[in-house]
Amino acid sequence: KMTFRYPDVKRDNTLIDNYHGIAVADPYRWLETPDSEETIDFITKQNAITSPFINSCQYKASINRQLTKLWNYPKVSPPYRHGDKFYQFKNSGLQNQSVMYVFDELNGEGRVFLDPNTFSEDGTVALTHTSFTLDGKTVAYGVSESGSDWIEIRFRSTVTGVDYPDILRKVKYSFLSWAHDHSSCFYAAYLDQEGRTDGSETDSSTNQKLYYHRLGTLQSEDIVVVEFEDPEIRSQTVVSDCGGYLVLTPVKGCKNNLLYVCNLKDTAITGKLPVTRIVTEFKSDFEYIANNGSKFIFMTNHGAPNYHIIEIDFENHSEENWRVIVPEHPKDVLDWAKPINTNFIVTCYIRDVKDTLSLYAMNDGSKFMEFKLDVGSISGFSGKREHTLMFFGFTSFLTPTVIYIVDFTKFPIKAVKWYETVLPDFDPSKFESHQVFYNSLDGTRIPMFIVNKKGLKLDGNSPCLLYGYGGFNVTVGPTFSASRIIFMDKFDGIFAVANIRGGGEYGEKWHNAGRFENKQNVFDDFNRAACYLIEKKYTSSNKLTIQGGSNGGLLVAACINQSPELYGCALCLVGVLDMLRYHKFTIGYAWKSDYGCSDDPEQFQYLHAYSPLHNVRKPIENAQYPATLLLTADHDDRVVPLHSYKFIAELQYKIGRLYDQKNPLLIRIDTKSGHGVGKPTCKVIEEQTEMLCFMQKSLNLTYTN
Ligand SMILES: O=C(NCC(=O)N1CCC[C@H]1C(=O)O)OCc1ccccc1
Repeated sequence: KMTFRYPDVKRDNTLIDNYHGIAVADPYRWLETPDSEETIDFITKQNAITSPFINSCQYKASINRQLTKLWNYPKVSPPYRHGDKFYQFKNSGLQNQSVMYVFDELNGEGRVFLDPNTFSEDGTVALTHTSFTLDGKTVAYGVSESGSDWIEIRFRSTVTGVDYPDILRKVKYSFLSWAHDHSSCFYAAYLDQEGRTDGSETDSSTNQKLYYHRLGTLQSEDIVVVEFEDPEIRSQTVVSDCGGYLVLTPVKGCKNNLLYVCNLKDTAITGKLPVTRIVTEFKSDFEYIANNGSKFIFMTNHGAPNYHIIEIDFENHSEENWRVIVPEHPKDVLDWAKPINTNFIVTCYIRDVKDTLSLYAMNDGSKFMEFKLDVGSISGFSGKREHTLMFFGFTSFLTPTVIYIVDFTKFPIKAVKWYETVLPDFDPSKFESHQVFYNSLDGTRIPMFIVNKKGLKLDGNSPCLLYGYGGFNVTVGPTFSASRIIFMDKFDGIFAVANIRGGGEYGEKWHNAGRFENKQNVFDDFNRAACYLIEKKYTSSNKLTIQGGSNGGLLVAACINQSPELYGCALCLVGVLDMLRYHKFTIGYAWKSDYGCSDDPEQFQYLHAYSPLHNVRKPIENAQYPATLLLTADHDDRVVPLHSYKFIAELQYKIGRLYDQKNPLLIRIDTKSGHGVGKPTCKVIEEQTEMLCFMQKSLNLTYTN
């Protein structure tokens, strides 16, 4: 295999930090300055060795053509009703951004309402949020550039299709909620943040404030209605369905929130809002579902790690008066719950990583029915409390989205197929998927989905792509992916998803088992998934690729540090890789709720023990690191690219020059691109193509077109 001449990268051995008496070097600290000459030079030199390697894949053009062809199928959202019209997001197949259509009748001819593809030539400006007034006459929409989390909010009349002059800037990590006067709204922003706010900056965004905006006025006239002493608290606000209350669920990290409420009925908004504090400690999650007057219904894990539905009467809100409506299920996890058809609650429960959809009576929590679904995930929902129609999307490994409609005016109540995605060149009957359970290091049973072409020979010779995430209460359910189909179809590959701890698959206990000092469980679970696939002869180490993004990038990087010889290839996307400094940039401080923080002596100990940047070590004799590709982008302000810059520099320095290291250690740095949200189709296809090429080249995979 080709050995690499990696770029000479400055290593500043004078930079030593002191963490609670322990000296820790940080030789690539200078890479934390995104727009310095030397960082820009670093980026250029790294891309200059990565591109030729990827382009040397002889099948690149064919892979790109096959992937583009398979990708080119119509993608649609469920229809959403606002006022007397329906709206639907559609992508004809290869459009860079989905287009928002409006329909006067549900099955009538739609027309373009808002086409984000007109916002830029290269498709890098995305529509990331929409929020309609109750009467449906105005929509607020959020626009993001180059994949940044920063959004600009604009307003469009659904009557004329023309924008209002209002623009709200410096909005991030926000939810826009309309008052029921259809002309004023609440949103959160960082108006005091200095310097660049285009997503290429790394500054920490703190002191988010809640503002009140009246349509037709300037943002400079907006009123600060709520702010917090603690700079790390974000607002998270919703106006109740009845319009009478503002429900605030302030959040500090990515877990647990407070619960405040403000009575809007007889409140003239001229300044800070008088809020009633219902929950004043960060101990549980609360999510608003509905209310009947002062009786509010929430989904919460308060006293229920698998979540349940409770009622709190705001007129009598002390905890002993809280009432359970839908009790916690002993095994299944309540993922979300919404009001529908006035007196029903529709729920999505996760049962062994498969979604189920049910209806409960709002008044007494009795279960009314469960919809019959295949193995898969609910991938979208549309319907409001006062509606008698609801829609939901369903998807699985071998099923691109199917949309179902439920009409509550017809009996018996059932889900009817309303739209089915048809792929011209894809025959799902050629493939199969199944779920296995394997033992992790400590004996915990871990679920894993395995998907492959039928007729697979279990001789250990199949290439395998193993995916994981493992954090933040996120459940990785079955979803459809064109690039994974290409991998299975054209490379005879096996695709596997390990539902490792830290996720939400089995509720709060599963999440807690992968947090703080338990984080090593996550890496062990993933390592054991790889061992299972090898022991059962699905694959072998030199045919095995592990892939993960963001927190999943941390997973991949920690695993190649801990067991480099177990994997043949590693794809680490937008990874969190410097665990001692992650909290200093953009929204990183919010992740302390999963990781802890190096400012704390005990938490420093376990963070330092697995932090990818700080644990790159020479493998055992004759062993080497897998072929490793880090991927990041210059406008990723969720996980700033400096993580990947520093880690690849450390890998190339410590490992890249070892005699036994024949596998490449590379990084792909994209421009006008971010963490993933809003990425244009052309960039997504290019990135997926290049990852498949990296795997093919690194593992010398057979490709049959
Ligand atoms: O930071 C997160 N979420 C956690 C997150 O994005 N993480 C957590 C670790 C790295 C990265 C990831 O895994 O995607 O969300 C911030 C946010 C965005 C939009 C609206 C409200 C709040």
